[in-house]
Amino acid sequence: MRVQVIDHPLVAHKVSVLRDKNTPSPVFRQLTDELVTLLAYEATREVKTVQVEVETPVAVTIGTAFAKPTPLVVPILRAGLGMLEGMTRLVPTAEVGFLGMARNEETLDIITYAERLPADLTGRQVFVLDPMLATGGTLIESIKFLFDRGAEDVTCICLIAAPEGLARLEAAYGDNDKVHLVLASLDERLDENAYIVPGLGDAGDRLYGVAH
Ligand SMILES: O=P(O)(O)OC[C@H]1O[C@H](OP(=O)(O)OP(=O)(O)O)[C@H](O)[C@@H]1O
Ligand SMILES: O=c1cc[nH]c(=O)[nH]1
Ligand SMILES: [Mg+2]
Repeated sequence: MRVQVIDHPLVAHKVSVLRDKNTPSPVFRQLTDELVTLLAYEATREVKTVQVEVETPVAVTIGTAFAKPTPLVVPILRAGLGMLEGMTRLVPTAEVGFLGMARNEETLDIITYAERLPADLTGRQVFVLDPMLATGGTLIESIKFLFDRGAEDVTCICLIAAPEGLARLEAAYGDNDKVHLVLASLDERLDENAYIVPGLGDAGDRLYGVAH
């Protein structure tokens, strides 16, 4: 598994504003969108391409296009939905599949309540979007789901991760070179409720309002 924490002032600035508890939802959504585009630049470095002929007004040259099958982007509902548009703006030919997962805040078990994905992912490069990697339960479940369907490789774009979740992910996929994780920040720890410290609170609630 390859882990990249993007060390860039633009990313650091946007994450800082995102963390601020006084940042309202519309700004939070905008920053989430902008951060994805910055992280996606690195996350898509290994996307498969083919050479194509391009005719410029001056000459014929060789250009680059995404290979087929086209990449699949999978936002993990709810919070991952806030990252979708920023990603598809950069990879407009990507297809989109959905996984709805929620963490039971008492047991921390993961409930998969929605799934809308191609039945066969053989040969597909998959990009998973979820802003928070806390205990790692959600991401481990998602990656397993995608490999079970035949995904060729899985790149996860997360905004903030906890060391505890990263360690669980390493234990599950550490020697799998088909898993790639791109982060904006690796934070200090989890608190007693398994929230990331300092984190930004509940990403889904901050994007869309308190769920229950
Ligand atoms: O690493 P974990 O401990 O599994 O926690 C991370 C998950 O928690 C959040 O989702 P949540 O369950 O709050 O659902 P939501 O997006 O609907 O708010 C977050 O978006 C991740 O999916
Ligand atoms: O800090 C956390 C942990 C899990 N889910 C969130 O949205 N935030
Ligand atoms: Mg939530």
